[in-house]
Amino acid sequence: MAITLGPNQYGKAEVRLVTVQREGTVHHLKDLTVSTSLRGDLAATHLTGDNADVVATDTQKNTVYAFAKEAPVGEIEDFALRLGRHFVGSFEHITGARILIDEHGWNRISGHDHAFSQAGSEKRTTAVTVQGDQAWVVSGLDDLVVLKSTGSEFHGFPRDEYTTLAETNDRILATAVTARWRYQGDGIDWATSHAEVRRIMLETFADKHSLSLQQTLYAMGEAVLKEREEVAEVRLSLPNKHHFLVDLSPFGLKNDNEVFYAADRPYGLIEGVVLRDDAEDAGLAWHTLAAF
Ligand SMILES: O=c1[nH]c(=O)c2[nH]c(=O)[nH]c2[nH]1
Repeated sequence: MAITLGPNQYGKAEVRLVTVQREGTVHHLKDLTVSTSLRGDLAATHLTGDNADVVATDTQKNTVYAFAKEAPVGEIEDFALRLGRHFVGSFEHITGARILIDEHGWNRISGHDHAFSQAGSEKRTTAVTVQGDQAWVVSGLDDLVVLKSTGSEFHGFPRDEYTTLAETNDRILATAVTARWRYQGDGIDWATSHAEVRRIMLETFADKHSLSLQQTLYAMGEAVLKEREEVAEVRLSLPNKHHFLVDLSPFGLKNDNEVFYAADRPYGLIEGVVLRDDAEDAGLAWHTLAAF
């Protein structure tokens, strides 16, 4: 029997970075959580504890902070590319880097130059993979909570001895969108693209009459791919945030689709990928270490 070292990566997870950029008296805030992972020829430290090629995770964290000072952070995709290329370009044994950044939104308090309120639970995300001189960018958003109070049906599903769900042609449809989209091509305006993908998903959720959350998922991904040629592929994870009609009959009242119980669990979880057939190859874009 032979035992060998399999795929591995290491880095600093969840570096919390807040920057204040001053433009006269007007301040601009960035609130990021940055995770770095480095890959390469790292057998020595695993097998013998020889750390000659191990860029300390503490150094990785410091690099994040120093880079934030040396140049404006800018869009998270650009910041991640800068970091990834730095690590791969600076250390011979480091051949790959994966940089994950979540951006937490703050809204300016109206009329104030340097006061903000947190935007809520939604986050903008990116995952940049650098391998040699190649790079892949997968951006997205987490926890974009949406609800429509009509325009959603669910019926026609099989019924067996365990089926109790009533068919409905008018229900609440609510979800918290987790989306990841893979970019292709060059010269992408990250901020505009993110805003447009988000807008298209929201409009499609609102406009598309839904016969299932699965149909809505596909429609959202399809609309993004039709309008944004820089997007090669969209992955969506949509929890079905069930709103159950409350039985008001014990009180002699009829519930005309007005009074709901919002259950937090269990929830249906609808997930899927929408692709274009002429997309650039995904390369290492989605690559993760399965065991991590
Ligand atoms: O849109 C839905 N898809 C399902 O697969 C499903 N299953 C369920 O119980 N309710 C729903 N709603």
